Amino acid sequence: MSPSKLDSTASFGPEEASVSCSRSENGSADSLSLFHSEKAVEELLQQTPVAGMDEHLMEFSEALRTVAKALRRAAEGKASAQAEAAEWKRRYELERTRNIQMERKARMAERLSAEKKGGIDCGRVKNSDSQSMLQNESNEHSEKICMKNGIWSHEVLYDRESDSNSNTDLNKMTNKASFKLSWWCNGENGDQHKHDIVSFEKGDITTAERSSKQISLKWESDPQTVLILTKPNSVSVQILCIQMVRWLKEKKKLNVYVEPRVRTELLAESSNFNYVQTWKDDSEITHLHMNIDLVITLGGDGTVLWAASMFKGPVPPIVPFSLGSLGFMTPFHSEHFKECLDSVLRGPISITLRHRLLCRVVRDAAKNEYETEEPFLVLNEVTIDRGISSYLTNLECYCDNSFVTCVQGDGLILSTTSGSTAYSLAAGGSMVHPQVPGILFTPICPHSLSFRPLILPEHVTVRIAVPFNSRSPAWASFDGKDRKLLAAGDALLCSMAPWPVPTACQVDSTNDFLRSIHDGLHWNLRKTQSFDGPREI
Ligand SMILES: NC(=O)c1ccc[n+]([C@@H]2O[C@H](COP(=O)([O-])OP(=O)(O)OC[C@H]3O[C@@H](n4cnc5c(N)ncnc54)[C@H](O)[C@@H]3O)[C@@H](O)[C@H]2O)c1
Ligand SMILES: Nc1ncnc2c1ncn2[C@@H]1O[C@H](COP(=O)(O)OP(=O)(O)OP(=O)(O)O)[C@@H](O)[C@H]1O
Repeated sequence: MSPSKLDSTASFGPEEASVSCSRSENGSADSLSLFHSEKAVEELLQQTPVAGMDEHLMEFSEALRTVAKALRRAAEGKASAQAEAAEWKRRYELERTRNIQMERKARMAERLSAEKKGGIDCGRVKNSDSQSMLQNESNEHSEKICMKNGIWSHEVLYDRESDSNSNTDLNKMTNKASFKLSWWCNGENGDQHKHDIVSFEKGDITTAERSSKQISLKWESDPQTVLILTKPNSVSVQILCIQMVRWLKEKKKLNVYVEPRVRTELLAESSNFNYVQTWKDDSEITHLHMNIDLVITLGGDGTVLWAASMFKGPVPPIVPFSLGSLGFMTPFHSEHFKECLDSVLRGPISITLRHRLLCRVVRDAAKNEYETEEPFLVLNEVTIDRGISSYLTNLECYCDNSFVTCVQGDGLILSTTSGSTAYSLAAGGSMVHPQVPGILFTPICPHSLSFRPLILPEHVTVRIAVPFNSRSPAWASFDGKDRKLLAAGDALLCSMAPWPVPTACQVDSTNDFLRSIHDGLHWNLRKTQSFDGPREI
């Protein structure tokens, strides 16, 4: 190779050449780009024949080595600074949440004692002031008891006082039914929430009760408001919806909410349906969880995903009726809807708390990791793929700042355990019981023989970054929707969300899960071997 050849970019892809150029232009090198610059220098050195080179070439090669070293140090420095900043940010957010909660408690206690002095009726009350009063009282009560008994529906996740000022019609609706969650003990409906208890007595470490037991939901006051969500463009769904709305209103005396589209369909059927309520604009959807006691879905798994996506915070219990082709998350049969709903409204019911993932896109242009766009909550998975590009995706994956691997293939799926039977399964991931907390890390068509899927613990934050030397951008999609372009330098952060999706079970979590993989996938279906034939003596 002649010295002049060394200056050319012939041994590099065009993108690498352009990346180095843009980096020197903006002068602000990211740790990943630095890493790749170093890699590029190393590659260049390796490709340069040493024999027969003149002195200048040797000097040049030495200079490149020095540059490579400097780049590596800069990359390491930046990575550790980022990790430190992330840790401080996490501590700050924890502290802030704690302060908000303390303030809220103090305010509630004050208000409650003032109201108690005035003598209040603790029954089910109609106006919004009294409603929050009732909720506050239950909150105080629940805070005392939830330590012992489990999760309570009255956990207030943000300041309702300020919220009620901005709220619209939805606040004037009826109250939300109160319920209690408890963990089954020895197959019985127990009254105690058993945490993992780690004991360190006398140097011996033991764990006692496991927390992941079947969860049971018991209403403490009758549910009054039901939201029905339906799969669009299905005649069978429309017919069932009409029957269900009538039955819920006439026989159960419940308030019924539907989406604006469905209300129009119902009114086209009969003007008698004008009691059915809806919302006027999407901003009202953010307050739905405060008023809806129960969500009913009529459709397939996609309708359950749709229902979950409507609740960006806490989600009311969902009763999913199966009107799709598979139905991994839809255990209820529409033919028996009256019996099913009777038993759900009466309670107690077994529920599956389905974990969700909180996903945030961080742009290269952002000043820090926390300057993000609107986050997405997914019940199944977030997929990062190559979109319409015919190039391999190149994705750098980190788990809590530890480098995991580089995905070179069609893409990567970060899935919940509920989503383990969906796209992740098709890409070779394991099927996991939905109550197992964890994040599935499943590559899509990796161009390597040894890339097996992983399951990561629930507490980690996964970061998927598109490196600067990637030949094409990547695309992120959330439960198969809302595609977002990830350009070179952009990243996706993914961690467990604090708001799970409670779905009612036909029998219990395990029975429903096993039934769904047997019925839906014909899992391990094989004719039993006949008794007659050769035997071991
Ligand atoms: N190759 C694949 O298997 C593939 C490809 C793209 C998307 N998907 C899945 O489709 C989901 C979106 O579903 P949709 O209904 O809006 O789109 P859709 O109407 O295209 O349905 C996709 C299929 O996935 C099934 N599905 C959805 N969630 C499931 C789950 N948790 N367990 C088992 N099966 C499940 C649905 O029942 C449906 O049959 C995505 O979240 C993704 O998991 C799968
Ligand atoms: N209320 C809704 N509004 C808008 N879109 C919806 C609604 N409910 C469901 N969808 C969308 O309709 C699509 C199909 O829904 P769903 O999966 O429930 O039915 P299906 O495809 O017939 O069932 P299966 O997936 O079991 O074959 C999904 O992509 C889902 O996001």
